[in-house]
Amino acid sequence: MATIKTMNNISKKGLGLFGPFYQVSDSIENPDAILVRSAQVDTDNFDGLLAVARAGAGVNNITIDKASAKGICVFNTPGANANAVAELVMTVLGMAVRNADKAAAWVKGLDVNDPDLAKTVESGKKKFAGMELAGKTLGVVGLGKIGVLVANYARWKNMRVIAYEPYPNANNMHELSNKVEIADLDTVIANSDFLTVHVPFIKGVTENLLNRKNLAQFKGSYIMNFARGGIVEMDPVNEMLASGSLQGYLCDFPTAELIKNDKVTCFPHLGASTEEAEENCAVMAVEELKDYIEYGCVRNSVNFPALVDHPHAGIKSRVVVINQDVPNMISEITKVFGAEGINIASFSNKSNGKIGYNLVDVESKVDDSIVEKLSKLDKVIKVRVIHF
Ligand SMILES: NC(=O)c1ccc[n+]([C@@H]2O[C@H](COP(=O)([O-])OP(=O)(O)OC[C@H]3O[C@@H](n4cnc5c(N)ncnc54)[C@H](O)[C@@H]3O)[C@@H](O)[C@H]2O)c1
Ligand SMILES: O=C(O)[C@H](O)COP(=O)(O)O
Repeated sequence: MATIKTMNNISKKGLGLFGPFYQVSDSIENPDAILVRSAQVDTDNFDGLLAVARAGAGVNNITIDKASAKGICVFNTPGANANAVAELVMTVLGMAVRNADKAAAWVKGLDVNDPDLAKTVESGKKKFAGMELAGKTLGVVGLGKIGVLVANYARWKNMRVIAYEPYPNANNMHELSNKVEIADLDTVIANSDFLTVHVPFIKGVTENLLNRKNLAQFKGSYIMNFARGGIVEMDPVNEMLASGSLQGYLCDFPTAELIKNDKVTCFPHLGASTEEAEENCAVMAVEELKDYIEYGCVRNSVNFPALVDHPHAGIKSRVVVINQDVPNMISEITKVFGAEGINIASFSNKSNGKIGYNLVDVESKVDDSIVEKLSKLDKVIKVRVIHF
């Protein structure tokens, strides 16, 4: 029986994939794994934790470094909620440039008993005249799963799109419209009518990626942040809004100050909250956790190297060894098996510069004492045996 602690509401479609071998509850104290959305997870608070799956993209709510130090694998679900965010970004931008929310609110406030209602409506509409997206330039910062979709949707609306991406991923680039122009960050900022940011929040790295210095070059009308609050420095944005050089700030991360500002439209961290995205994320996260717990396979981890290698039919034990990524570990690990007279049927290893990950398959039931012997090796972080 494996235990899974849920720390947010997770779609039933995903939870339903855990079979009878799993106990799933939000009240388990020391679970084998955690399934979470945006709740804070300090992995040091859980003894014996094997893994954390983030049903979503951003993992800044999880203590990744602490997890790595203890051999805890952290997963996310790349792309599973990207369309939800991209559609919201384009919807919100479309509403902003047409003053659609303000205009609709004005109509709702009209006196329905006004005998000249139709006239009032017609004469009032000029207050809400807007502009079109077609022909304008959208700057996209970050061409990951969401940034690529936003860029493509903007192209379909006949916008010019310029984008910045320092670490282009081949799969993402293949999805990108070939009409999207790639440029450095300053060029993107300086040439955009609207700017949208889609990078992860990484303290000291993407923190204030849009800041006083580079935003000084922005001549456009709207900045959108549906990524994370800390990515955009707020003091210059507030000053630009106050001076009128910026028409609006559209974001998914409200603060007291933002809510009070009439030129800011805030949403309640709504980007991924569609039935489809919640299901996609939960299904992917549960599949990742099950494959890890049952077979030690790693896909979509943010701190472990990918290694998907299911055991063949004759395998009775799989020993999972997690070590710091230093030279000579494979030889040290295999020596322990040799000294115990255990024949290794298959050995898979992957490393990512920080973590070395090994799956050692044996055609007999190994004694759990191998765990103790392997754990004593210098630089080994965690060992477990999966019996079949
Ligand atoms: N509002 C919401 O509900 C919501 C939903 C999903 C994701 N998000 C946020 O959006 C972010 C992006 O999501 P995604 O699915 O596109 O992730 P992703 O990993 O597919 O894309 C992120 C992109 O940012 C790039 N990047 C990394 N460091 C960078 C840097 N220093 N400068 C510029 N680009 C950098 C990466 O190379 C990658 O291409 C998430 O990390 C999360 O914080 C918010
Ligand atoms: O990073 C993400 O995936 C989003 O911020 C979504 O967060 P949520 O799952 O709490 O809605």
